[in-house]
Amino acid sequence: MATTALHQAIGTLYSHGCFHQEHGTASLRLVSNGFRVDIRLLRCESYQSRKRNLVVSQASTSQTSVSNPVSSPSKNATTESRKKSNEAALILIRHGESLWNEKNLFTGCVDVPLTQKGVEEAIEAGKRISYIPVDMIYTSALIRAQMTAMLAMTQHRRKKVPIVMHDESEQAKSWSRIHSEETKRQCIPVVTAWQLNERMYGELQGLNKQETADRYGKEKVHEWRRSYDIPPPNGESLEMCAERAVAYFKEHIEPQFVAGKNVMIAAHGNSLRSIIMYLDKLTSQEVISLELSTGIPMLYIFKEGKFVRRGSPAGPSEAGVYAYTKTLALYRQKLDEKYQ
Ligand SMILES: O=C(O)[C@@H](CO)OP(=O)(O)O
Repeated sequence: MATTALHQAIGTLYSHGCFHQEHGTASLRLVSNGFRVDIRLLRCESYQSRKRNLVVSQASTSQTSVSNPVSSPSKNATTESRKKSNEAALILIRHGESLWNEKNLFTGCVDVPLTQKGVEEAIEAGKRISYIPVDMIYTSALIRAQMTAMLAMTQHRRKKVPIVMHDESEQAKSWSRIHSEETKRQCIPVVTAWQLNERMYGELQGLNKQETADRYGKEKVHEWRRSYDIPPPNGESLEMCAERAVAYFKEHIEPQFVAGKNVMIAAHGNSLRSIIMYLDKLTSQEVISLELSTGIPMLYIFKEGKFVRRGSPAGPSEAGVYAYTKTLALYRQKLDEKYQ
């Protein structure tokens, strides 16, 4: 059975043209009879020599359960158009303003909620992406990212219900089971992952940014905040943050695009900077000047094994010509017809 699944997977990768890419990553996950089959083309030197990594491993229960409550999207028009175009959307949102952003404090992994302004930013972000399909949501384990994802989804035209997955124990999983297939189809699974958390800011957490600059010097603090490989005292550098955030993205999120799913990630300034660095192939010099505003959604399209940045949907009521592919325009039209 695993061999059949493996052959199907290879066939799908070939049909997506994934073995012919010079850059980028292609991966596919199939779950069959308790086996998880991961087929991955690595984005590295060996990629150019067409090195293929095949991993067949026993499925972990948490992996398989993530997709369990996902609606079978084959019933809606989006999937029909997706099948034709083989494209999927990726929305990245940095959380709205938090109470410590407002106070100008280093936050890192301290779990601080949104301010009223942050709540409004998240709702505004939701308006901007209200016509972009979302089948899966990933957030960090921190409340500011989770609030942002949930508030944004209150604005979505499709009106599916985001449901937080609880895979922390068999009991949590069983107690949160949904017993109606139709209801499951109207839900969007929300997966929370600590790997998407903000970089851990070490001994700077809770300190005022201006006072820290006054004490250690502006340049030193800028180096701690924006350099790629210099960590703040006892904290994570961007490079260290990327090791867990990008690894999580490659292992858990990328396979969703290959399966045709549209994904939203609500996370943080630095975990998203590291993911954008990977998606846009930025150098460690280029990433220094990458700044992300709170609550502004960014859109990528995954097509033929590559991520293409489409900018940010322009405004709450405008599609923004650059942001909409034909498939997205069709999705918007269907939503308008259905929910007018
Ligand atoms: O304090 C933090 O956790 C981050 C994000 O707010 O700050 P910085 O912009 O300095 O990386």
